[in-house]
Amino acid sequence: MNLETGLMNKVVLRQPQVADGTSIWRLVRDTGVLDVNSPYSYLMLCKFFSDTCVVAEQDGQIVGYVSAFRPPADQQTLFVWQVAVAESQRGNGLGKALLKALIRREACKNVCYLEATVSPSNLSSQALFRGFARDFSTDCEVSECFPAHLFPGGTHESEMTFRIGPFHYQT
Ligand SMILES: CC(=O)NCC[C@H](N)C(=O)O
Repeated sequence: MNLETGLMNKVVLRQPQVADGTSIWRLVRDTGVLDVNSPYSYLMLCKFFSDTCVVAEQDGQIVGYVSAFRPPADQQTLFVWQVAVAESQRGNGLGKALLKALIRREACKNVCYLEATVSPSNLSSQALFRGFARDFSTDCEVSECFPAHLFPGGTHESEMTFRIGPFHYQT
């Protein structure tokens, strides 16, 4: 899928490959707000979870990334782990485009809910998910998922679950 951006440089949305692992790790690190997981974890996601992950590529650079999976105990839900958008792409709808590309995948067929956790200070991510729910004319319920005290060192905010759905499929 090609997306025209304000700069008219095509942004291509595609499944990640293991060769994208380090670029994704750098993109997540450079956001300055996401938890930077091990480089290994991004290689693992690209290898085993590529059906429910998506990257945005522009001029050979990874400028956007969403990792997700369908929890084994709740296959009707797509759990979105991380959404990362490069500084250069902020404000042009790339995050929402990545989510919409993902939810349209065959691997997400019959998904009824999308869930993600967002920290209280991450207002842009909160706006992204609330806007996504609005675009699908469905609900967005917020509840506590991981209280701050569950994280070591006392430096991590709580994580709130944004549960979007149900998605109304055309029968
Ligand atoms: C949707 C999203 O990016 N959530 C982030 C969860 C967590 N703080 C992380 O960075 O993995």
